[in-house]
Formats: sequence, structure tokens, C-alpha cells
Amino acid sequence: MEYKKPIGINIDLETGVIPGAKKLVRRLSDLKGYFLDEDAYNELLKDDPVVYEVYAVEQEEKEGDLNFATTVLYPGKVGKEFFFTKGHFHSKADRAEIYYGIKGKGGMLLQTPEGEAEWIPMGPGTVVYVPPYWAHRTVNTGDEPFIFLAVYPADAGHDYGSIKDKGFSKIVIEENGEVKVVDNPRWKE
Ligand SMILES: O=P(O)(O)OC[C@H]1O[C@H](O)[C@H](O)[C@@H](O)[C@@H]1O
Ligand SMILES: [Fe+2]
Repeated sequence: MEYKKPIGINIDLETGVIPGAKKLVRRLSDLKGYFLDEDAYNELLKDDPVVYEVYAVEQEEKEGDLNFATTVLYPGKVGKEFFFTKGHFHSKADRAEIYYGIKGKGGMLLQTPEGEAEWIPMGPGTVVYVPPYWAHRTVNTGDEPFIFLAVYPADAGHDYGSIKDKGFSKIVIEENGEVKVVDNPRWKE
């Protein structure tokens, strides 16, 4: 039997960087069609800001193994809508996930395949259990980077399809200086 080497690694709690991890950068241009306000999107696209970065330590897609990743989700808005991650179901839909808030302020939108949504506010120290079958998207509702850790089965995979096409049934916006979770006017059943 060949055993893998254990890993012990320090996350930089200020920047979210995991040394040696694979880095993924998502800019606004990678999120075409995701935000409601297309005029605001196109205006901001001139600068094409980085919306989030992911530092992932991933294993082969095998049952029983675990991946982990930090995400640095930058503050910002497209119109009234706060910056968010794309959001996904797992390709193996029954795979669960754990998130742990490290820095900044935000939350998670979760949604069943039938479109029932939940909002869980997150800050440093918040643990979120994402049950099997729930799509999940994180949102930065603050004015500094929102940084968190996620631990997920190595064979979970990402299924972006239906969220890309239909979005979430709720959106997270700023109105009169307040964070509000409201119905998505463009939500399609
Ligand atoms: O893949 P997104 O929905 O864009 O979210 C960005 C990333 O957030 C977390 O770090 C998850 O652990 C990753 O699996 C995911 O890729
Ligand atoms: Fe996930």
C-alpha cells in the first residue's frame, strides 16, 4: 500500500493565501450574465476587477478523499447587488461541504433544486454546513475582502449549469445602506 503524505499548512489569515496552493482568479468578465443590472455590469467591465481568488489544495477525484480551498472575495457591487462567487451544485449532488469564515463580512446563499433558498450570514469563526443537494454561493456584504475556508469531498465536482442559466431565487442587495435578501425578479422556475 502506498500512503499519501499528510499535509499541515498555515493559511495566511490576513490575505487568505495558502502557500503552494493552486490559484484561480475570477474577474468580472468571467461572470457575464450573472448580475441583474447589465448596464452597471458593462460600465464596471471597463476596469474588469478581480471579483474573487481561490487557493485550492485538491486531490484526485476519488471517493473518500478531501479537498480544501480558501476564497478571497473582494468587496464591491454591480448596481445594488453585492459581489458574489458563481455558485454551484456538486456534480455528485449528494456531496456535502463545510465552510469556515476567516475574515470580513458576508454570507452564503443556499438553494435546493426546487428553488427553496436560505441565507446564512457569515463572519470570522462562522461554520456553515452545506448539506447534500444544496447549491451554494458566497456574497461579500462588507467593505473589505471576505475570506473563508471550504472543505469538500474530492469527488464532489462543480455543476455550474443551472445556476448560470437560472441564478438563485434570492439576490443580496444594498438598499438605503442596508443589506437585504430579496426575491430575484429574474428567477425562473
Ligand atoms: O466555484 P465557485 O462557485 O465560483 O466558488 C468558488 C470556490 O469557493 C470555495 O472555495 C469552494 O471550496 C470551491 O470549490 C469553489 O470553487
Ligand atoms: Fe461546493
